[in-house]
Amino acid sequence: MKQQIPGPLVTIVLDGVGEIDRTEGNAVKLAHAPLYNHLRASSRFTTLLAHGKAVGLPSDADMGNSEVGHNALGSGQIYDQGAKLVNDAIESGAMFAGSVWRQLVDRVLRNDATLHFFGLLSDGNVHSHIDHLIAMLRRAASEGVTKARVHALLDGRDVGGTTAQIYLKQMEEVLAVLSEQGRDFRIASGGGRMTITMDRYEADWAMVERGWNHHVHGKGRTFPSALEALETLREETPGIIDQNLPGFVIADEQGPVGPMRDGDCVICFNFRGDRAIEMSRAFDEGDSFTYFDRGTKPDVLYAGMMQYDGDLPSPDHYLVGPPNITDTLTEFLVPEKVQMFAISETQKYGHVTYFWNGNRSGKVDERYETYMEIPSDRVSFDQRPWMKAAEITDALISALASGTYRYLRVNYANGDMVGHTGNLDAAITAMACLDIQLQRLLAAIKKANGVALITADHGNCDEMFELDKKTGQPKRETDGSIKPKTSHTLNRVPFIVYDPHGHVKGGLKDDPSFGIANIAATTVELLGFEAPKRWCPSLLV
Ligand SMILES: O=C(O)[C@@H](CO)OP(=O)(O)O
Ligand SMILES: [Mn+2]
Ligand SMILES: [Mn+2]
Repeated sequence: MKQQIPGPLVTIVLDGVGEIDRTEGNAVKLAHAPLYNHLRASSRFTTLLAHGKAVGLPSDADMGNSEVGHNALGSGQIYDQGAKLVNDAIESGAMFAGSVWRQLVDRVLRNDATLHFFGLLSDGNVHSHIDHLIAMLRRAASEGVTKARVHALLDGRDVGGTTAQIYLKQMEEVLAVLSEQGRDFRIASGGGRMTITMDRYEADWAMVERGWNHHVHGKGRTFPSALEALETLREETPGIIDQNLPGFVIADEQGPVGPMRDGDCVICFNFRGDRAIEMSRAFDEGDSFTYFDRGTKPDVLYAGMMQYDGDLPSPDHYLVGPPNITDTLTEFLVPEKVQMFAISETQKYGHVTYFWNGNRSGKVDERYETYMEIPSDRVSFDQRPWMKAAEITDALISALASGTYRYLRVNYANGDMVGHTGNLDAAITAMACLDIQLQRLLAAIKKANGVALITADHGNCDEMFELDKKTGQPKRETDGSIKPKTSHTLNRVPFIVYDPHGHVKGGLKDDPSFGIANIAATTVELLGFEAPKRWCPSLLV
């Protein structure tokens, strides 16, 4: 129902805070969070889908993630996303018929050179899928490529915390088969995704530099094989989860097996953009690149699985076209001259700007948009579970007090970033910290005569234990301790309307098929507009 609230409207995204009845291992329920519990008990509380097909992923077995979640939140629509687009391009053969694939393979054949692949080696399907890599390796072999190298980033964040051996073994088997008939396909380097290569939003370029030295120059601690590297590195740091493992280089008697050379080609097989952009820039950019010293940069042709940033644009070459997200919430509100404010800390800043606006890094219109980034700490977030929630709240309170903005949006990273560490105690603290900041923020919204919509982009800290699918009980390590879960969840997410002055008319529709893509229409209705027909319908009765 179209209605116009008199004060500001604030969308609060509690990143990684899902909803499930189970209390065990659920930081949301275990935390001292009196305000959040009070809000959940209100009549304008419901839960929404935030995973699988409801956010454009191939199947309902796919957990949600920030990219697809914020795309859905910010566009009010469901688009086929990277994972689905790549599956389709491989299945239909369109990827291999495309000009970029041809250029890459032809160049390798012409130069008698090596085809390199780097990316996240798992079936997490958030940034990548190992099946995509395997399909490309097989195709390259069938087209005559004789030398390929895989630079394998270990996951432990979108899949079980210590599962790297599963994917490494699978990869070694595939490479061994492909290496028959005179081919030479091998793993050349690797490391934990939170240690090398996969930084995002320029939070820590040193990660990318470490990745560059391992993958490109073959510089790093050497091991005879990736599985031996994994075993040794785990022994050296008991309890370490895969995402935090240091980098490694594979070497034989002649030295590192896969430094990149002039004439080679390189494919990043991640489909998701945020953590692929910095490395893409390191490959593509000329002397203007100043983030770290790349040493002698080999003359390689580089391609991404997808275009990771449509505005830079980056990379120059990519295999699959991006989803073309149009008619976003911001594009709708700009012509209506609605002043907007968007804020988060570095780790989620691009989520609430770039992903929110349909993968656009520039503003739609400077005159109506203010963005604010609070620099994130550079630590493992179980060491600082409060993160920058207080500083973000300070800035939001000022923005509300200024009276300038009619629509504000914020992402609090705590539930997700602390959830990914697998540390339940820290996640409980994260939720308690969030509750205190929500108390401050909602008081300011009340003072400004406003309304808040509180939601999440997907679950994470709502399930901090790995559960046995059959018994539903927590899985145990060999020493009897509970196995921590570091990945997102498949759970629904909260949707709460905070309306202290009773401005909002009507209740919430009760439709279990509604997801987070239904929030945009709700937002514009509360701002006094009719939502575009192509958006998912509003949640207001
Ligand atoms: O950290 C990340 O890159 C992903 C998990 O792979 O999390 P999110 O989607 O919440 O950003
Ligand atoms: Mn998220
Ligand atoms: Mn996450």
